[in-house]
Amino acid sequence: MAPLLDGLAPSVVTKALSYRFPDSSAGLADVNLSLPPGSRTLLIGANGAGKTTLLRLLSGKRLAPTATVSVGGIDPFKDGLEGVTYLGLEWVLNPIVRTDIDVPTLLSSVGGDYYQSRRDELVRILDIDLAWRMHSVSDGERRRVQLAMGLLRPWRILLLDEITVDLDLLSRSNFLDFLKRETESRPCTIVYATHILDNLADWPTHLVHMHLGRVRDFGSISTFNIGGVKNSGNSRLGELVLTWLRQDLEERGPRKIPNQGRTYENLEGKGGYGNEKVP
Ligand SMILES: Nc1ncnc2c1ncn2[C@@H]1O[C@H](COP(=O)(O)OP(=O)(O)OP(=O)(O)O)[C@@H](O)[C@H]1O
Repeated sequence: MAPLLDGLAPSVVTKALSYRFPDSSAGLADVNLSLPPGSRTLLIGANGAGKTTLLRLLSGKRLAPTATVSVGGIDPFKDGLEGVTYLGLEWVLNPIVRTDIDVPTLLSSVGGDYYQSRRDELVRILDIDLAWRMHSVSDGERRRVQLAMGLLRPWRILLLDEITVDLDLLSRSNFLDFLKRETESRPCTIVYATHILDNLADWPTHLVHMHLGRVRDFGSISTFNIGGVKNSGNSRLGELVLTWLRQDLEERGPRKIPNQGRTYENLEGKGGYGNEKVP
């Protein structure tokens, strides 16, 4: 595995990237992108536009033609990449998160004892109850635990293929804020394919609009005249629902750590929720 350059966020570059599926049908055609280090890109497009195909090529899960894909200067398929986290449908369908298993064990299994402060931050941000057992949680609760698992290791590039559909508006908003902070506080880059644009206006640094395997529009967010687009009232509805959910959460109060008097509030940096030893 080739490590990404230390200390630098990876750029994502595709040059004349065209791709055919094994059955020879067209996947992508002449995709040219240059996403700068530390950027947060939204990948937009109708069903079948080619978003997943592009993300899989960027992650190295599919073989792109030589010299058409470069992540932090490295060909992800040829050289393999450390520090790439690709969260998509296959990952979501992993059956382990439907078994009768507790949350601390799951988080431990993906490095939670090593990355204690990230683990505790994710538990708090995603409002996870450590007393949950995974066979008896709701879909959204399960997704929140999965996200904590997937994001725990400090990735350098995150490729997200719409995996927030089950999250309520507030959890999603907190999750997106967390991702934004990540790109602002350490060297990392995010590409996020989504159909859900609620409360995303201030999130992306770049937009990519795909259609039928091609890039129709691409650029920094400032190059798109978003202020000039007619406001249908949808964002105001989103703001209203966010307010409701914040009030609901306040009414419920902070979650308590099982068998401890403490809550998750301000847990970070105070020894974590367990008694585990950090190597
Ligand atoms: N393995 C495959 N073989 C042949 N065609 C495929 C294969 N996988 C996807 N396609 C086709 O490629 C096109 C792009 O699919 P892709 O999954 O990249 O779209 P998408 O933009 O992610 O769509 P969605 O928003 O529905 O997730 C679709 O028309 C799809 O039918």
